[in-house]
Amino acid sequence: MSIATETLGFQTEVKQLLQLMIHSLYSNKEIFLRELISNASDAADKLRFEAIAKPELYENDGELKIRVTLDKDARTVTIADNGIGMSRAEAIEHLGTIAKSGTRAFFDSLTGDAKQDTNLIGQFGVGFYSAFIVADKVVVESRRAGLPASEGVRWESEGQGEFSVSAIDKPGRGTEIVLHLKAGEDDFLDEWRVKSIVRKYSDHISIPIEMKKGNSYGENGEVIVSDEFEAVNQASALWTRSKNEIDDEQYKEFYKHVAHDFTEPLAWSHARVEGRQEYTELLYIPSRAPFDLYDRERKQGIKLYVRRVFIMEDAEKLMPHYLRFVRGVIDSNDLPLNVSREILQESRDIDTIRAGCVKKVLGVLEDLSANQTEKYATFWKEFGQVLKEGVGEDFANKERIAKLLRFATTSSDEQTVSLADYVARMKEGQDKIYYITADTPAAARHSPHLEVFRKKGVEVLLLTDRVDEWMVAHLTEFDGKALVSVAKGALDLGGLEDEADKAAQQQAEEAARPVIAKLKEALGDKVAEVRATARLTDSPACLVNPEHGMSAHLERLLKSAGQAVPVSRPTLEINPEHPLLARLAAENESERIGELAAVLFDQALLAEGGKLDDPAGFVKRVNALLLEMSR
Ligand SMILES: Nc1ncnc2c1ncn2[C@@H]1O[C@H](COP(=O)(O)OP(=O)(O)OP(=O)(O)O)[C@@H](O)[C@H]1O
Repeated sequence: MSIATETLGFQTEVKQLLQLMIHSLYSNKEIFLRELISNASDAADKLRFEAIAKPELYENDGELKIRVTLDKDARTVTIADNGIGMSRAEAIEHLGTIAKSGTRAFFDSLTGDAKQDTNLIGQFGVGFYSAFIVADKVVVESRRAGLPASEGVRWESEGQGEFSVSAIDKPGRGTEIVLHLKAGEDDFLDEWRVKSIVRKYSDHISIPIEMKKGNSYGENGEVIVSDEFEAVNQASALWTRSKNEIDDEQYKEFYKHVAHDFTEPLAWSHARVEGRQEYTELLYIPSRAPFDLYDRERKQGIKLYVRRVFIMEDAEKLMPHYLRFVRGVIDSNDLPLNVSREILQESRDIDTIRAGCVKKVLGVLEDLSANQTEKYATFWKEFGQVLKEGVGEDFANKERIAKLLRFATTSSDEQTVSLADYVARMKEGQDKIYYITADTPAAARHSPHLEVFRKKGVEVLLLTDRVDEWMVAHLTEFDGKALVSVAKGALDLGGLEDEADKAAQQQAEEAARPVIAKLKEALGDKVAEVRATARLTDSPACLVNPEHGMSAHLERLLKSAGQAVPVSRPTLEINPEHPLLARLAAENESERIGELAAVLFDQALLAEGGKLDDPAGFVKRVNALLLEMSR
């Protein structure tokens, strides 16, 4: 029983994509060939994979290939493959919708700026729909491997709002895509031109891409029209070739194919590894983060092959989460062909391969950071926050990752300072690496906690990325030096503290005793303690959390993520030298002391980015003080 022709509407996102693509990719029309050839090659990969368990799918036609034919009279370009093919239902689903996760986010990220959107589209992968850049009608005929010839499908569309599908007989398995060229696109009927495009973009495709042989001349000068086909590409998987046979352009082209990213990669690693496991890896560091870098659902990234047969695309088993931006291919010589996700999960062999590949990637990053500072800065801007996750995630490589980190500090606005740089610049007597965490660079930079460090000329790391709290929880030391928060615990200047500091501290404590008593009484259980500090030079007071407790910043992060946070009481540290404290010391009326104490506490909380319990009360008190001043 065959179903008659049905006409269906494209998913809204497809319509949007078609519109965008037709208008913004006009300068790079030829990429449609790359996209369609890439799909055909994927279809061959899928067939090879399914045929491991079901060899009958080859239907006695095991020579996988792609054919590109040009018909000048009909003005068509046809791309045909004998890969896995599509059933009717698959054609409807795959050629009418965009199934990718993050599609919405992608559309939201478009700017309307043609140049930038072209890049974004490249990143998203326009794939099949790119046919409509040059064609005003596309006809797809396909049959899925294993289905009878009578269950072929014809899909047809003019790229507007809808497409139609009907049943056809299709003896040969696979997919044939016929592009009816738009007026003015006759360039793509030129044999020589198309061959050169195929070579330019698709040379690395591992199966032959065949085109008609050029005409030749007979003995009497007559034109001999050839019916034979010949491969126009090298037809060997790029990663299997030896390094010195591959130039940079070819590496970059292959990157577009595996990563679906039009931009140039920053760097790559290509190696044949021998040892407990034999495998080839070709791994790339992109130059730009994909829009779904933080999408936990994203599974793509690394393609696993076993002896040149594509097995699966998976990110998690082949690369740790903190290297999820890496793209490329791993081709194992030893894994069984029938390896499944479940087997991978348990496989020690895959662990070995993964560990080896992580080392390669870290090696590439180390090389960039040492020799190509500008590229490394790009890398850091795009992926630094993700790499920081590695400090807690990859114990074995923690040291190497720590060396790759870059920070903003009190002497550098940009995240360019390595921990090694920091250590090299440490003051005499300094034995710790100091940092502060805050919501924003400005909040960090102006925190009262930094005052004494500024006075002593000691550099402090400014940590303002969301992942930083998590990172410092795992990175407790570097090069034998403890990482210490300047906002937690009592001020610990270690070897930086001199006799004068100690004496000053003691004196301050003595002098501050009466005022501390007043504050304690006024603030009650809002604070765990009140104490004098040498931490402050300009500010009257600041809040500190217990040394082993959460930082106030982390508390806020957790609260904003909706998590229950144990109530912790901060310690109020005061600067007895400050006029406000002197004022408080001189005050004897308990109501006034209460008001002043409340203002002191609230402004300390505000200064470190905290939220007031009673903002209106604070404003009222400050206004009262201002009025008093102006009297
Ligand atoms: N030649 C083909 N043979 C079999 N299936 C195909 C072929 N071309 C496309 N498809 C199917 O249509 C789907 C959509 O193709 P499309 O190129 O739009 O996206 P994609 O290939 O999934 O993503 P990308 O373009 O980013 O690689 C493919 O995933 C595949 O299932």
